[in-house]
Amino acid sequence: MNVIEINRLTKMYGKSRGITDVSFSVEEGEIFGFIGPNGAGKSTTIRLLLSLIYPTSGSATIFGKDVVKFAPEIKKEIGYLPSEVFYYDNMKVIDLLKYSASFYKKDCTKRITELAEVMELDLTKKIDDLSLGNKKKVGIVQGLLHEPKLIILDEPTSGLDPLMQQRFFDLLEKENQKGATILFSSHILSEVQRLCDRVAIIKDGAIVQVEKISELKQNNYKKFKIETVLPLSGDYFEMPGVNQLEVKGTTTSFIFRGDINTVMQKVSTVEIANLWVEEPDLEEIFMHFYQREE
Ligand SMILES: Nc1ncnc2c1ncn2[C@@H]1O[C@H](COP(=O)(O)OP(=O)(O)OP(=O)(O)O)[C@@H](O)[C@H]1O
Repeated sequence: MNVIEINRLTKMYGKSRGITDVSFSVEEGEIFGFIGPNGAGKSTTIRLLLSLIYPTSGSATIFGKDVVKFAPEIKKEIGYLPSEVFYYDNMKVIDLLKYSASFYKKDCTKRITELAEVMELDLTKKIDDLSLGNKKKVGIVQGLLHEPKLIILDEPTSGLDPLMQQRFFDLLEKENQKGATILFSSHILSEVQRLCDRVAIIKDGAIVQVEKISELKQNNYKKFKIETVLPLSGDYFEMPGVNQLEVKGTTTSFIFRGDINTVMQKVSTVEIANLWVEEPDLEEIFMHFYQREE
């Protein structure tokens, strides 16, 4: 079953583009990554899902229900962490969290204490006195305190130190094991590689690719670095499947996707000093998606 289904969602901010024709779905129980550079349209998509803004065209459903028509009902089952958190600074952390919990028909007191302990958040402090990272933790606890079936996180780790990021990821994995579906946006690719089952890649407001992390990595991408005895012309390895071609003196490097024999045939016609063929990391594979249309 799909927990989220997005169907040709478009959002224009006046004349400027938010997102265009975005479609993808997130299955129940998945940890789904939403990846793209700044301004690509991640927050816009997420805000549309939460009905904080409304689409210009297209539609989306969560738990099979239209996100605009059933917004209040759906929101009770969602934990949302916005990319930027704003609070009434004068409140104490515990008061804010109790206030948030009052919107749900369950006692969240124990859960708040547990989450605060894991995230090392001092509940007695005034929000005003918290650092940016600690404010982020308040948002995390706020998003998870009602044990939502769907967790939507917009750039959740910005501001958290590496130890807290780790704690937070462990927390998300636990929630996922208990049955929560998770959608989270990021421009940090290594996060996605570790945590997610599938990813959607967004660029300039449009989805470039939706793929399983395991398939992305097994997609026969190879990273070539070739050192030749004599310098090659800049376009010697320009051929279908070659990306990010770089020639520096006698060293040529590129990412290749396709039948490796075609590269090897070209390699065999020049005198080689050294050759490396490696698995590219996800960052390098994503660069390919980012650059494809340029
Ligand atoms: N309220 C707004 N008014 C006008 N344009 C907007 C508004 N919000 C977003 N945009 C534009 O929509 C596009 C997508 O922005 P969005 O914030 O969704 O991207 P993002 O992928 O979340 O990036 P970031 O990681 O920087 O938040 C950008 O070009 C942005 O300038």
